[in-house]
Amino acid sequence: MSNVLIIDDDQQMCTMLCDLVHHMDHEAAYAQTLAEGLRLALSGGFDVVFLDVRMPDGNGLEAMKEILEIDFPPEIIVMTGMGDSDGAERAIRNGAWDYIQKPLSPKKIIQPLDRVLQYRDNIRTAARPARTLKRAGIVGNSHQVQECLDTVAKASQSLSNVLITGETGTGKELFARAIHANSGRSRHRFVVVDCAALPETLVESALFGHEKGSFTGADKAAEGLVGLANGGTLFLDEVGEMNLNLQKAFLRVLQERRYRPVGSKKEVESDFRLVAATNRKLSDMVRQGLFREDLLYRLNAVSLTLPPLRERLEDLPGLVKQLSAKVYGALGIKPKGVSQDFIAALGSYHWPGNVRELVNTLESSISDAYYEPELFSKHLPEQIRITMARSSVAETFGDPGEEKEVVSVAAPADLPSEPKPAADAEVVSDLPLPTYKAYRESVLNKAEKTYLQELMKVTRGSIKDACAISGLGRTRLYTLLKKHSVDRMGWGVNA
Ligand SMILES: Nc1ncnc2c1ncn2[C@@H]1O[C@H](COP(=O)(O)OP(=O)(O)OP(=O)(O)O)[C@@H](O)[C@H]1O
Repeated sequence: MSNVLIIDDDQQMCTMLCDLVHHMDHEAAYAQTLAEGLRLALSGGFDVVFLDVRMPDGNGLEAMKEILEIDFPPEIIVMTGMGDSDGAERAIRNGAWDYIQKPLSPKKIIQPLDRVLQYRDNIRTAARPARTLKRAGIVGNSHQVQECLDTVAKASQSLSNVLITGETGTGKELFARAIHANSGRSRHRFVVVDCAALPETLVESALFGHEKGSFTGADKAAEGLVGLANGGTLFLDEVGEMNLNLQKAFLRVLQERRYRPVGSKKEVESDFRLVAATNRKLSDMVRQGLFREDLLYRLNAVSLTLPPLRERLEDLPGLVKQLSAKVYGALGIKPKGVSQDFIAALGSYHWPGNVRELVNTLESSISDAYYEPELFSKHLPEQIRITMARSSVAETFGDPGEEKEVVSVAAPADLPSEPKPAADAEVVSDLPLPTYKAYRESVLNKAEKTYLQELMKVTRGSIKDACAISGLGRTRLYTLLKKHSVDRMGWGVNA
């Protein structure tokens, strides 16, 4: 996969070229001013730049020298006006790979792009030293995870905006952190903006900061999240929850990397790298008029789609091993064995809440097996066991002609797979009683989750009704739903 930058002031041209590049399975970003195009190109990581000659803020040919001076510069394909033979000659003299004459057609673009990318592939494999990627806590060796890690490696070497999509709990924030940790910005901040939890009345001040006295309660000036991300990475989580006004304001910040704090007369700059994440289908939201198409194009220069856990069950043993080690550490207890029965049961569940649900499941199973040396399927939370039982009954009595894919999942090699012959009484006396805090937390967690599931069932996922019944504020409710992987979409609500 390669990265292509389009510098052209014509919005339609940019989206047409981006679509074409995406269609060829490469990533594309665009800029509509020369200044922004230069900034992106100089940040590195692009293989090809399509450069228009006539830009509103200068002549494209004059920017070529600067672009070609960076380490491992991209190849430049100049787009000249009809019959501009001087422009074509200057382009080649200045070091362009090729030039194409407008008006453009897909054929005119695909051929030179294919050739230049083939050339780049050759020199990349010959010249680039392999880099070791910091996994930053990402567990999994399935080919799906490997492909995602390849994209992380690529994205961390460029400044392009990245859009991470995937179901809830698939690790979007974890992968965003990995991009930051592997980038040249890792010594600066990674700032998280949870767009679902931004309080509507204070959204501008939270993002852009404010001057002293700019509103009641602003007794001192404060920097916003965008300013805090200067030099680092800004992570827009749940970007699909941004309202249209905020989308408009944010688009401008993305284009100019400048913004005005509330109550201030001056604009300030912030040089941040943007990573956004969502579990919603933004292209559908664009069609429904709920998300700006131009913002989607900006966000989606590099796209990373995380696979649901049910599609990479071979990662389960590794995940169980690493995630449960954290639980044992937090509880201060000895690691337990993991039976084949436990792993096989995990493998037969569909994991709507993905890895977050697995983390919660392990915490709950370990608490349940507190005095026992090994985890079995009977230690799984009741809700999961009921779902598994229902689906196995449905399979038994379902369509006999329907073939079901059988997934077998092996237990981790270094975890004992057979129960140890130990008398229960001996085991009980060996293990310490949990601390009051740990015990209380595990009970409270279970109670909170049950309540939220009931709440979503009763209100059919309506946040408004759920707030009215529970007395919780929207922000708190969203935070709790996320914490317990309770998906409001599962209860009949419209997306
Ligand atoms: N591949 C993985 N390896 C290890 N832990 C993971 C992996 N994927 C997710 N996790 C863990 O699962 C939990 C949820 O991850 P994260 O918050 O990144 O998901 P998300 O996709 O951003 O969720 P949401 O859409 O609900 O915000 C975290 O505890 C994270 O550490």
